[in-house]
Amino acid sequence: MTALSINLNKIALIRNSRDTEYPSVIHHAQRCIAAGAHGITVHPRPDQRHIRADDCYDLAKVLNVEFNIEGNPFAAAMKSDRQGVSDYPGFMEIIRATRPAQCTLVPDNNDQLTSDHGFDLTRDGERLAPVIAELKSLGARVSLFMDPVPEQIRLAREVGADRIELYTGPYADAFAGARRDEVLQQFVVASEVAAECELGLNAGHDLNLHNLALFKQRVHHLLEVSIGHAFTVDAIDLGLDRAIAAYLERLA
Ligand SMILES: CC(=O)[C@@H](O)[C@H](O)COP(=O)(O)O
Ligand SMILES: NCC(=O)COP(=O)(O)O
Repeated sequence: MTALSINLNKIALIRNSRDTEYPSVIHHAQRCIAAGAHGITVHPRPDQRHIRADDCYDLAKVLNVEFNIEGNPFAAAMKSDRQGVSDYPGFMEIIRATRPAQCTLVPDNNDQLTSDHGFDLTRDGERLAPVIAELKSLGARVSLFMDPVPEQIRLAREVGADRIELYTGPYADAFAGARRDEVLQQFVVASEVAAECELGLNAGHDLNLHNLALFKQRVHHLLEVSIGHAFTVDAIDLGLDRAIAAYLERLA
């Protein structure tokens, strides 16, 4: 079975567009779980443009499903620019306080619009290894956000990762074009390399109701997908329950 983890970043983005608590991240987490989601994912970025540290603390108190927190482990503390909003304490501080089931480490810098590449472990592997060890000592399963590059995936095992999350942006970009099968094959090969290295396999970024079924059909050993951006719009179009059901149907 491939688990569906719903990313709530965009619920928080809508909330932050006004000084209110509506929509509630907690309420939508509970609604997604009640509708059948297997997990909840959030990505607290240092500028807290959407998910804030306080959201992570609140979710950790109430979730009864897998909680996956994504972020750059080297992201330092940052002062909040909003009155009444706590400062961003640093990614590792959030993890120490919340102890999530899974941490997905992502090499984003603070001014990126969104996540758009995986780790270069030839450069970052040495300094990631002790971070991974600490996260595992906190009880977290550690996943590394990776491009579908075999030699990079082999290094993920060496630095102690439990899983990798394949960055599926390039697949989503190619999906409607002539290069779809060529790009998809890169992910098929990457999934086999991950299996050879005894790395669990997650995937995410720009997956949606159009491109998910083919990815699931062709990329084996897929343990989890995390989906937020497209899901949020689908929930508006279809209703939250029907949107969750539609994603689960494509993962069956
Ligand atoms: C790591 C990844 O691909 C996404 O989970 C990321 O959380 C998207 O971030 P935004 O929602 O800020 O675009
Ligand atoms: N790790 C991917 C994720 O959590 C959500 O990505 P997206 O569906 O918002 O692009």
